[in-house]
Amino acid sequence: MEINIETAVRICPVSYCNKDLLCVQPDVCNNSIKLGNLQSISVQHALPIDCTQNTLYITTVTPLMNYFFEGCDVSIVTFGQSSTGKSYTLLGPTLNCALSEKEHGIIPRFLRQMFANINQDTDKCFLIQIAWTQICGENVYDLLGSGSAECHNISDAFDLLKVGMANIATYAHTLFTVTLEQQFCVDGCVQHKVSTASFVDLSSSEKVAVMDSNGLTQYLPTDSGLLTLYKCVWILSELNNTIYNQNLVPYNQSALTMLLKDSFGGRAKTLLICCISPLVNDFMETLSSLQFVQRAQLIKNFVTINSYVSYETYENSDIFGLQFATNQLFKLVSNAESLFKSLLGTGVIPKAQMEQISEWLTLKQECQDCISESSEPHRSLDIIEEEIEDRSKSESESESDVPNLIDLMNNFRVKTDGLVSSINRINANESNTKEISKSGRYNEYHSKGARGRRGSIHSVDELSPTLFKCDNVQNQAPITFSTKKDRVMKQICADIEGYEKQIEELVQTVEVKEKLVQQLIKNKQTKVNVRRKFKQKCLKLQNDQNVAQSKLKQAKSVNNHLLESKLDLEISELSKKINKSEFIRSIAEDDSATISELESSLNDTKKQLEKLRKCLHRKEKSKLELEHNLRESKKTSSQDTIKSDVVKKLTESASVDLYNIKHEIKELRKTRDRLLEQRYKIDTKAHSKKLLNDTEETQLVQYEEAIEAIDLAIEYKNQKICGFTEGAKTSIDENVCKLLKQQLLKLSNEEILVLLQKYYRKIVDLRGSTKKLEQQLIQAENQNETFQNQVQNLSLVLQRVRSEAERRVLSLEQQHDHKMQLIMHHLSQEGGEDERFISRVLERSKQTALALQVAQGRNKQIDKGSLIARFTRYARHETVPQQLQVALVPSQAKVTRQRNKLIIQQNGK
Ligand SMILES: Nc1ncnc2c1ncn2[C@@H]1O[C@H](COP(=O)(O)OP(=O)(O)OP(=O)(O)O)[C@@H](O)[C@H]1O
Repeated sequence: MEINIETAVRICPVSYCNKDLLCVQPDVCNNSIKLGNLQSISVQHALPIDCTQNTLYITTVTPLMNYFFEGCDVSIVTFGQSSTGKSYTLLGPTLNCALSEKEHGIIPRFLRQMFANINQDTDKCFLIQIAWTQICGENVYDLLGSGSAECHNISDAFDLLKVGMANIATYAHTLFTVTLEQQFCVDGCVQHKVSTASFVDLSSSEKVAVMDSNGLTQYLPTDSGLLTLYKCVWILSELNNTIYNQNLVPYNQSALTMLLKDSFGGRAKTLLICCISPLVNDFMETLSSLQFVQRAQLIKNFVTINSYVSYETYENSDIFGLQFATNQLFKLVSNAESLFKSLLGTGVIPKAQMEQISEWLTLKQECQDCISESSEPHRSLDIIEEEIEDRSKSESESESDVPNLIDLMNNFRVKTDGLVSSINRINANESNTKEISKSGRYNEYHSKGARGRRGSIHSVDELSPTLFKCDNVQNQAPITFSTKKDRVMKQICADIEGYEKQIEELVQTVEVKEKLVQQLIKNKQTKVNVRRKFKQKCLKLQNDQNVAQSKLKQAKSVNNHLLESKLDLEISELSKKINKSEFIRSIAEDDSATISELESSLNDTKKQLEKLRKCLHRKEKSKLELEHNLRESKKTSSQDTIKSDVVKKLTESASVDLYNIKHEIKELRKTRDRLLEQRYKIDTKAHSKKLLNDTEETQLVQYEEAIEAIDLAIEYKNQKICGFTEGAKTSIDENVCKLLKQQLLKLSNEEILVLLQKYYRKIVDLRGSTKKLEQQLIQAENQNETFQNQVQNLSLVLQRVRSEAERRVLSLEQQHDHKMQLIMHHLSQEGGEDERFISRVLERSKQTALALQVAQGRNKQIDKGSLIARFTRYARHETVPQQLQVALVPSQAKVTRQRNKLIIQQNGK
C-alpha cells in the first residue's frame, strides 16, 4: 500500500501578541500555512496556534494506532528550529510536569492508548518491547541502559520513560521505539503480527546558506545526520517511481538516515510534525523547515503489514495457550497492583488490610524479581519448557515401548535392588560396630540424656536455663532445615552426575555420526563412477543380447540346431551378466538422501547435547547457590553459639551463693548416672535381641521416666541458681492441679503404686506403638529413596543402552560403507570387473543386503524408541552378515524380540 508521508505543522506559541512581529498564520480550514510573503504552503494538518497536546494527538496520531495494531510500522518524526516545541510535542514539558496528564506529549499518550487497547483485547497474546537511543553525530547510545526492555503495563513503560528522559543529551537526535508482538489463533493456526512505532525527535542544527542548481539559496544543516536526511528527502521527493532505486538514496552515509530508512521511503506509515516559530526574526529558519515539509510530503512509503502464520502442532498451541494465560495473569496482577497502590495512597484503609496489601505487593515484587532475574524475562518459563519437553519426550518414548521397557526395568530393578541391599548391609554392619563400642554409646547417653529427648542436662557451670531454652529451639530448627537442604543437595549432585554421563554418551555418538557423514561424502564420487561405468556396461550387454537373439531367430528359421543351442547358451550367459551388472549398479546407489538424513539426525543429537549442557549448567548453578546457603546457615548458627557464650559469661558473673544447690545437683547427677547405666544394659540387650519382653520393656520405661524426673529436678535447680523463678508452665489449670493434689494425698501408698503401674503400662503401650510407627516411617523413607535411586539408575542405563545401540548401528554402517568403498574403488578401475571378482561381490552383497536395508531405515531413532528395535535387529545373528559379525564388538548381552517383548539374556546364560 503506497502512502505519502503525512505532514503536520505546529506553531510554537509566543508570550506576546504583537501581530506585526508574526510571520506565519495557520489556515486550519484549508490546511495550509500562510507566510508573511503571502506564500501559502499546503500540509495535511495545519494545527491552530493554541493547539493543545490532546487536540494534536487526536487529530494526527490516533489514526496511526489502527495501523500499528494491524501490524504496520508507524513512525512519528518531529522536526524544526530550536526551542519550537519538538520535545514538548513528543514527550511533554519536563520530567516532573509529565506527571500532569494534560501536558503529556505524544509518546505517553500513545503508550496509554496502546495498553488500554491491549487490556480490552482478551483474545490475543501481546509482547511489548521498548527501546530508546540517542544519536550524536555518528554515535548511537542507549538511553535505557538495558537495550530493549519488556513492558507488561503502563507503569513499566512510564518508568522507562523517566529513565530515558533523565539521560537525554542536549544536542542529540532521539529514537524511541515500541515493538508490539501480537499472537492469536485463527483456524487452529497461530497468527503473528509484529509492528514497531518509532518516535523520532530530530534535534535542530546550525544552518549554512548554499546555492542550489537553480540558483536559489538553500539553508542546509551542519549536522552530518540531518544533512544526509535532507539529501535523502530531496532525492526521494524527486523520484516518481513507487519502487525506489535504493542505490540512489544515500541512506548509508549517516547513522541517522540508516535508522530512519523505513520512515522515509521505506515501509512505515510516517507522520512528520514540523514545529515552527511564528516570529519574523526566525522567518528564514521557518521557511527552510517548511520547504523540508513540502519535499517530505511528496515521498511515498510502501506500507506493509508484518504478519505471518505458524502452523504449530497441538502441543505448541497448548504452549501458546499457556503463554496467553500467563500474559493475562500478568495483566490482572498489574491491574491489581495499580489499584492497591492507589488504595494505599488514600490512607482510608484499616491497618490490617493495609498490611495485607503491602504483603501482597512485596510478594509480587519477589515474584517479578524471580522472573526477570538477570534481565532475562520468562527465563524460568524457558527452563520449565525445556524440562517438560525432555520429560514428555521420554514419556512418549516409553509409551511406545512399554512391554520392552517393563522387561528391561525388571532386569535392572533386580540389579539395583541387589546393590541397595548390599549397601544396607554395609550400613547395618557399621551401626553394629558402633553399638559394640560401649564407651562411645554410653557417653552418648550422658550427653543426650534419656533416649536423647532432653538436651538440658548440663552442669550449672556450663549453662543457664534461659540459654537452655534458646538452645533447644535454635539447635533443632536449623538441623531439620539443613537436613532438607542436604537432601536437595544430594539430589542435585545425582542429577549433575546423570547429566554428565548423558553428555559423555552423546559426545561419543556425535563423533561417530560425524565420521560416518564424512566417510559417506568422501565415497560419493567413487559410487557415481561405478554407476556410470556399469550403466554403460549394461547397455553394451543388452546390445549383444539383442544381436544374439536376432541370430537365434535366423538359426531357428534355417533349423541350425547346433548354432541354436550355442546362441541359447550365449543369451543366458549375457542375461546373467546383465543381472550382475544391474545389481552392482544398484548397490552403488546414490546416498545423498542417507547423508542428509544422517546430517539432520546429527543436528538433532547436537541440539539435545546443547540442551543437556544447559540443564547441567543450571544444576551446577543451583548447587553453588545451595552450597552458599549452607555456608551462610552454618555461619548464623556459629554466630548464635558465640551469642550464647556471651550471655553465659554474663550469667556466670552473677554473684549467687550456689554451693548447696550445686551439691544437690551433683547428687542427683550421680543417681541419674546409675540409672543410665541400668538403662544402657537393657538397651544393649534390646539391640542384640531386637525385641524385649514385657518386663524388660517396663523396666526400661521405669528407668527412662526416673531419669526424666531427675532431669527435671536438675533443670529446676539450675533455674533457681540462675534466678529464673518462674515455674514451668503447665497446660493444666491451677484449680485442676489443686484438686488432683488433694485426691492424690487421700490415696494410700498401695493405691498410688497401682496407679503408677497403670500409668507405666500406658506409657509402655504408647512407646511401643511410637516405636513401630518410627520404624515404619524409616522403612517408608528408605523405600522411597530406593525407588528414586532405581528410577534414576534406570533412566541412566536406558539412555546408555540407547546411545550404545545407536553408536553400534553407526559403526556397523561405517564398516559396511568402508567395505563397499573398497569394492567400488576396485570396480571403478579398468579391468576391475573380472568375473571372479564380480561373483565374490555378488556373494558378499547378498550377505550384506539385510544390513543395507537396516541402514536405509536410519534416523528412526528420532521417532521414539525404535532405536532399541534397530539394536535388536542388528544383534540378531541370522540377519547380520558373517563378515560384519567378525567386526562386531562382542555384545555383553543377547537381545531377542518376541512379538512385542524384548528379551535380554546375559552371554553364556
Ligand atoms: N505548544 C507549546 N505549548 C506550551 N509550551 C511550549 C509549547 N511548545 C514549546 N513549549 C515550551 O517551549 C520550550 C522549548 O520547547 P522544547 O524544548 O520542546 O523545544 P525543542 O524544539 O525540543 O528544542 P531543542 O531543539 O532545543 O531541543 C519548553 O519549555 C516547552 O515547554
